[in-house]
Amino acid sequence: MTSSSPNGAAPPPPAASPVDVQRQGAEALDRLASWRGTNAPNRPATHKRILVTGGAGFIGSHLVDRLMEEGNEVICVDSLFTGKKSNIERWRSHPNFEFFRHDVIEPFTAEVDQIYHLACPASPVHYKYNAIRTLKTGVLGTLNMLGLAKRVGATFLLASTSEVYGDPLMHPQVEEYWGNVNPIGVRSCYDESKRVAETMAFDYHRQHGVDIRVVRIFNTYGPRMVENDGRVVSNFVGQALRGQSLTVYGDGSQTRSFCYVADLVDGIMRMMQGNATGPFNLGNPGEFSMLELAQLVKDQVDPASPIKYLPATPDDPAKRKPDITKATAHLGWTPSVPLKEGLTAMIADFRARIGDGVKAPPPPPPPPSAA
Ligand SMILES: O=c1ccn([C@@H]2O[C@H](COP(=O)(O)OP(=O)(O)O[C@H]3OC[C@@H](O)[C@H](O)[C@H]3O)[C@@H](O)[C@H]2O)c(=O)[nH]1
Repeated sequence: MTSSSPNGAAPPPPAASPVDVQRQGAEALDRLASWRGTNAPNRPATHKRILVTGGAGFIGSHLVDRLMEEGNEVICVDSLFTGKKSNIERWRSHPNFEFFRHDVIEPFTAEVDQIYHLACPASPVHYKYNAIRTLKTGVLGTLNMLGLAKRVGATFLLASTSEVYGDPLMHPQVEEYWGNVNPIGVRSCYDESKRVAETMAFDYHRQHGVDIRVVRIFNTYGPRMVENDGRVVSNFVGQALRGQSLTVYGDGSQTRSFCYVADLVDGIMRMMQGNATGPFNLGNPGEFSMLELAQLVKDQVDPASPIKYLPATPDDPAKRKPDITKATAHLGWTPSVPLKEGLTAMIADFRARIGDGVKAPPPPPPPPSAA
């Protein structure tokens, strides 16, 4: 005989015991685990659903191009603080592509297989402009994306930076070097938040088994850099084309290693496809002083461009050069584009966008006199 409630309705099901709840949770997790890495029936097994944060930015948009060309489904998330819609314009109406104007400081959810987490202003001028926001992007943005990776079982790649080494006391920099960062300096909003981002990635890996990849990106240049983003290569090229003086901060003896964007994107994708967590340095080991770089730009644009010396910026690293032994050994990656050649491509792109020898527009004619 079945019992009924006082009003005749069917009785509520018996409350699940804590043991049942635990078992149901475990079963749900098992089901989730069995879905991970599998594809919807209508999607070719080789194609993936991929989230790219910062996908409308300089490096992000080149990565989106490669992922789309391979036939993947790409979700591009970008706040457009430094990214540009024009960088992803060619994919806007493609059925495999979706764009969301969204700041990763706020949570974002999507069922994806892979997350390339690139979102963050990268030019020192941009990241210092709103230091608190840079910190939130590096910390909260990465936390949100790691949470998503954990929930949906996605592989998570963090775009970290050579700036985690600060003003390095070891040269060239190997991944085991812990760095020399001023924790209270004007650059630390970027350096320290990327260091915390690495910490969080490894803690999510250790504690929750999230499949992570961490790359430390050294100075990168190429087409689509914002012409006035304040970074040295874009500044020099833009200045030379406009017939302005090339601004050298300090005495110009500080060094950097410049990697062409196509090489870098190739390294990032190899990292995702491989199975090493890293961190691995990705950069071109060729090392140049800023005066040498200025000369290379002058040689290709205008040998008569003058140089203007300006004060050095605080905490500016004196030298930087990646040791890429690990990336080469584990990913079979070495950059192939020499600086001179990469500059030629970048100069052509800047020329197409800003013209050549563009001078300040002439002042407007005086208003007609009332007389
Ligand atoms: O007009 C300029 C701009 C910059 N510089 C100098 O050129 C050097 C490189 O400066 P950039 O601003 O291009 O880049 P930084 O190396 O300081 O930082 C970069 O490091 C690696 C990446 O993660 C980031 O994109 C960025 O933070 C610095 O010594 C800077 O003082 C100039 O001499 N003139």
